Amino acid sequence: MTKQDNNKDKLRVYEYAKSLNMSSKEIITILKRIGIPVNNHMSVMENDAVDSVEKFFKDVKANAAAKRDGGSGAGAKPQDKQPRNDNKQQTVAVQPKPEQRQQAQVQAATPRPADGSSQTDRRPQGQQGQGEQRSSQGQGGSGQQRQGDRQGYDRNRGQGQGQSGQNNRGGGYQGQGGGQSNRGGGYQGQGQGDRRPQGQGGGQGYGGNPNNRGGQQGSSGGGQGSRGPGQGRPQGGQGAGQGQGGQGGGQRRSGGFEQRSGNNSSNNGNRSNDNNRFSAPAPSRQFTPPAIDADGDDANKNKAAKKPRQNQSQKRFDDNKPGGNRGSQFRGNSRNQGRGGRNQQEAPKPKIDNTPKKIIVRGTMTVGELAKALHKDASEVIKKLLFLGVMATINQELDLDAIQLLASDYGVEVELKIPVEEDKFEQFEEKDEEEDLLERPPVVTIMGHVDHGKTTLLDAIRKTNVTEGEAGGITQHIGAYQAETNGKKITFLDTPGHEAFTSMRARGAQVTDITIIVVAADDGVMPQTIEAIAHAKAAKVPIIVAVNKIDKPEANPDRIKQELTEYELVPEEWGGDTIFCNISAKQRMGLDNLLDMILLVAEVQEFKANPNKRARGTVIEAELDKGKGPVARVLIQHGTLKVGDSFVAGVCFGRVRAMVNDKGKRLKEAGPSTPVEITGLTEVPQAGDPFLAFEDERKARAIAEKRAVTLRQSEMGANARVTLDELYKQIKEGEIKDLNVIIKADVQGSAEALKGSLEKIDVEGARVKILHSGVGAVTESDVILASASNAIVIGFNVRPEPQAKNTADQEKVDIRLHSIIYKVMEEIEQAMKGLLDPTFKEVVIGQAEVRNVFKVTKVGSIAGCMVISGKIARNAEARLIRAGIVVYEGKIDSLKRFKDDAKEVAQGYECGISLDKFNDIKEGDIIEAFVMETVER
Ligand SMILES: Nc1nc2c(ncn2[C@@H]2O[C@H](COP(=O)(O)OP(=O)(O)OP(=O)(O)O)[C@@H](O)[C@H]2O)c(=O)[nH]1
Repeated sequence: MTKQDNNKDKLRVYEYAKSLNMSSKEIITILKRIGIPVNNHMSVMENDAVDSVEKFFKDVKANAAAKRDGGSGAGAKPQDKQPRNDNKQQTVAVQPKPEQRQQAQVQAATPRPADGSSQTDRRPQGQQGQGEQRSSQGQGGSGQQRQGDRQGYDRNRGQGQGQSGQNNRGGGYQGQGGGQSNRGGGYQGQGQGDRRPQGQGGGQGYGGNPNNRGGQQGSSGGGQGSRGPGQGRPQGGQGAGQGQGGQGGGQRRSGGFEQRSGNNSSNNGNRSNDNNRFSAPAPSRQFTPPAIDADGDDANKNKAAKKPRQNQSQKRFDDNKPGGNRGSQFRGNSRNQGRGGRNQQEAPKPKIDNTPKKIIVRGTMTVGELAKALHKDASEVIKKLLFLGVMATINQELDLDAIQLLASDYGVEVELKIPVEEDKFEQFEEKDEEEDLLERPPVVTIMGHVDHGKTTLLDAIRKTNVTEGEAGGITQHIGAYQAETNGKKITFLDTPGHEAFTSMRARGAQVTDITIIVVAADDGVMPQTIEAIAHAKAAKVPIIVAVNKIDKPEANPDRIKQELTEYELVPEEWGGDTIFCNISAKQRMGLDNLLDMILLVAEVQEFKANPNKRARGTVIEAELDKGKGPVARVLIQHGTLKVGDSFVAGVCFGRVRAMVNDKGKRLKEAGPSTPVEITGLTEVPQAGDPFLAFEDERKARAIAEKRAVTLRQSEMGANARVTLDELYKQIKEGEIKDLNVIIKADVQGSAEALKGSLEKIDVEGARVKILHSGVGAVTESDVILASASNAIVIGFNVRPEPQAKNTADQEKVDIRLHSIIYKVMEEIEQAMKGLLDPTFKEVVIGQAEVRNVFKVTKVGSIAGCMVISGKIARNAEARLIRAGIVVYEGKIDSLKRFKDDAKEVAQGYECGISLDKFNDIKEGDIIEAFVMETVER
């Protein structure tokens, strides 16, 4: 410190303070504390005052060191102390100026009582100097150095420091720091780091890396560095930096020295004190970082010396942490590590590549999500995107292409698992593995003409086969019930008539496996019988005919069989494949046989379902119960529904609160083909609504809401049903190829005549399919059938019933009313034409005569032509005619007017034509251009 004096005759407090990067007030406080009288910042500091202050710093530092040593003992290590020549050299190199040294020393000493760190920091120079000299300093020095290094690194980074270069630099810094730190130990290190805005600051932060470095290169430095931090500075980071510095050790000096020299370091030190300041990368005061590299050599030397330091430094750094900590501390700097570490010493820690081999993508992802999936920093991904020309933020959504591109860039495979749109769940059904499918009870619907005995039959089966197995069981109406025969269950939909059947089908729900058509043997085939057959056929459901009331004397089953042959229901004994069962619902005769036949058909059809998945089904009925609230009777068709399951039914959602079966028994779960009544809905769904269980109620609600929106939109939207007006368009769009027709006429004769005529309409590629023809007004049932089957209704001399009209409006079913057969034919025929695939005809648009032929390399033959008729168009097809013979037919490759491409060239103009893959063009040839035009039939 006397050196200071050398500089000036009189050293004033403020100057001294400044040299230490401290405030005058601080120095005054210290002076007062150690009993040296002082007035103000202008007071002169005698040598002994300076010595006293220095001593004070030393004491403080010594205390601090003692504490540390207590923990790590590093600093104390003689080895460390050996700082040796190397250190010295380094330091020396660094501190060319005596002043600096002084400063350094001061710094070293400084370890401000209060914050050792700050003090240290401040005394950059002093430290350095000390560092060099003192063995212990070695440690500290290293610490500092590291910082320096780091800073260097940082800068380097910014600057693009070479690793080696960095090291070197680091070294340089270290060198400086080294000196300092040794003394200051932790402080200095810190100080430097902090203060040095750039070099140091950065250095420190990074120093963290040191793990590697620390260990390696600069272990010594690292050690020191550690201390630096150890001193309590937040700057721990700096310490880290030092660690690196350590590596650079040798280098540092050189580098450090050169550029930074003690001064720098001091500066740094000063700054370093306040890590905070870091932010403001101090003008780096002189930190010309890079230069340092060169010094690498020195650094090496230092290294040796440093080793010991490392220990110390580490200890310090970590304070409580074991050597490993350093790493951690440094870590912060880790980035640097890579750099610092590389230093010669230890091989840089191999970077653990935890990039996944494959990621599963279920849709678009944000940059952040993708980065996470790839185990990368979002910033890295953003950077990559930048290189791809995309400015993205972490929350930016990436489409699948972008995701795949980025993933492939990382060599990561992308597995797409795009979930189907869950809100349209009725359109998608999970595919089950064959082995997961188990036999399930068939679901049977009973249909027939009024009073033919449907209800009686259902009741008979229920009473006979339901309560039988459930003695005392209370049966209740839940829209369906299960009967048991031969140990096998059969589910009957007991909704009378075919309303449920058809309305469900109109909603896209196919709940029925088998249809039983009841025909009273004493009455015969009646309109609704025929209608029922039409429905069943449209739904492609197997039919079993139950000839009922055979107990009646006037019953004539054979007549029924006979009549039904007209509807393609031919009994097996007559060579057909329709099962006929003679029964008496009232007398309960033939019921077992009927059930057996149902099971037989079921066996043939192999009705199966996977019970081990979430429940999926259809609402059979629903109502608002005064006591229970909304109640839905649901037929579970797949999976198993459990109490507590959340679900969506149509546009409603809920959570199964309670579940009862048709016997009134509470169930905890219900498997395939089981009808259940559930409570827990928020609203009342509609019959035919699809039902699906979801993992949670929140999701169910979201899906239901989405479905409600979609439903509203579709109601407002275009008509999806087939109409004659739209037929052509729909056909063109490939939506239909058959025109389904339902005929209702005033008399059977008209209906038959119309049916026969329509079926004879012969339009290529399309046909009329009569789904049902009957006599009477157009009923709601007709409309529903039309709706379910995407058919049109033709009314001949009849009108629709009011309800039918309403339903038709609602369901957007096209009803055509006529009174003249040929008008019907004409209308249908015209519409049918739209069903045909368009035909084309060739239209010649022009001819050109070849006047010259030019051979162009790599292009081929170009015909210099004169358009002699019409025009030649670039996108037309062409044929080459030679002496009346077509020698080529293909496309025009190019069409030019002079040197410019032409879209078309008209008659009387010259042009150049080349033909696609054809070069054998000769003068006198005729090139004929033609196009294919669509022709309406
Ligand atoms: N003799 C006799 N009468 C029967 C038989 N089955 C039903 N009936 C009677 O036929 C009448 C009509 O029977 P339902 O079961 O109501 O007929 P449905 O087809 O359900 O009638 P709708 O519900 O009006 O469509 C009732 O009086 C029954 O008692 C049977 O096998 N033999």
